[in-house]
Amino acid sequence: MRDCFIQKSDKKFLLIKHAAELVTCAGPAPKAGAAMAEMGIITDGALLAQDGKIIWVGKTDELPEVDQAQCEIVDAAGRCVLPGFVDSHTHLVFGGYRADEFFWRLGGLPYLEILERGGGILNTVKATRQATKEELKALGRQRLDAMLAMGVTTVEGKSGYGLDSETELRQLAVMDELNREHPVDVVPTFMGAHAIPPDYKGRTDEYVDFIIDEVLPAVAEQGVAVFCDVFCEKGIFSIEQSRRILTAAKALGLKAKLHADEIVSLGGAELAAELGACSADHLLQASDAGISALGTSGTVATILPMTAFCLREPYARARTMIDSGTAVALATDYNPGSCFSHSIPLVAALAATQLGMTAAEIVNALTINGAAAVGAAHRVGSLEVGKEADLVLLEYPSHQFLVYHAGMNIVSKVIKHGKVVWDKTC
Ligand SMILES: N=CN[C@@H](CCC(=O)O)C(=O)O
Ligand SMILES: [Fe+3]
Ligand SMILES: [Zn+2]
Repeated sequence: MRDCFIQKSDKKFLLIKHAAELVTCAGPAPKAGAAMAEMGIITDGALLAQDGKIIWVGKTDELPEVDQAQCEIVDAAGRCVLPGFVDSHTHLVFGGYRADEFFWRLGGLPYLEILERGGGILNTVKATRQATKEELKALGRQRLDAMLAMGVTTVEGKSGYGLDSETELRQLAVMDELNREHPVDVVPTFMGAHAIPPDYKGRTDEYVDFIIDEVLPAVAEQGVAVFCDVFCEKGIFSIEQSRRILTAAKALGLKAKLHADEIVSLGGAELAAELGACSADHLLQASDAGISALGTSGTVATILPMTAFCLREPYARARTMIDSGTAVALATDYNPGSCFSHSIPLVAALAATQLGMTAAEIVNALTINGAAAVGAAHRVGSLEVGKEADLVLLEYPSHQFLVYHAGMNIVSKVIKHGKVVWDKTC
């Protein structure tokens, strides 16, 4: 690990003061519709944390008395302070790369056709099955380091590049260990239903039975996943197959997520709402009925604009979603196929220029609503008393720079659980 990641302070308190803007994102979570415009900005803001938890937030000149000798003091003058980013949709543990495929797609070959021909996700499955746990873990650690440097303090990660018990459990075990060892919190999702493995080709129902009867119970017994996700898509898993898997997962205590209406409008958004899923993700082709179902059910709509950008597909209708009262989260979808990028700055820039989201909506979508999408909004995602002191300092005085400084990483410091874990000047 580079020096920048090493925590040197052993102080009991963290004291941030004189933040040009302290953006709290406080309030009930997730923020839906018009509430996404509210960021709770405190100018000349300050924050006090004790043993990693926030104990006070307010104006610098109203700071309570505290023994400064016991504080790690961060002067945030000229800086914007935000909650740590929550990247609520990634596939970060995988072996191999698929650079060729990116260029085939630019040449006109569709994403689903590459998969149908045995490439795409199935290529990553081959490489991931061959990788040892140590190899996967080393790759995962490097990726988490790079995410942390962009201000990510909590990340969701999916299995789904094993499609057999052994490799799926290996991916989840890697995430579990990384979660314990790395400053970034990793929320693990079981996604055995990501594609149909070659030995089950043409027998999707039997593969669904295998997931339900053999893999899911092992995942639940080992306690290595919080969520279960399914790639509900034409030619992959149907609505009915997705419903069966997620219903079985919920019965075993896992929470539901769904890759919904990414390439074809199948009714995935409606299914996510019906199942009370924590989030429905992608949604490029979500119907009007699907969007209104999400608004009613309180399911977070997780939008992944870099995937649309890389696949050259039309963007999800985030504006319609927010205007009709839905809670929208933004995430990277970091994976080796459809979106090989963990760039929070590019997500923010695309959200503003292509999705028509305001800077305030983008900030909430990357923090408190991302936290809600991974079932962690009671712990992270906003700067409120009782929550983890997970925060990001920008090099600039306003949250607007996150969008305006297009595609640039302007994070100057990252604080996790009250400790500085990354500093650009190191
Ligand atoms: N769409 C399905 N799953 C991933 C892509 C995985 C891959 O291509 O390796 C996604 O979210 O975009
Ligand atoms: Fe994805
Ligand atoms: Zn995904």
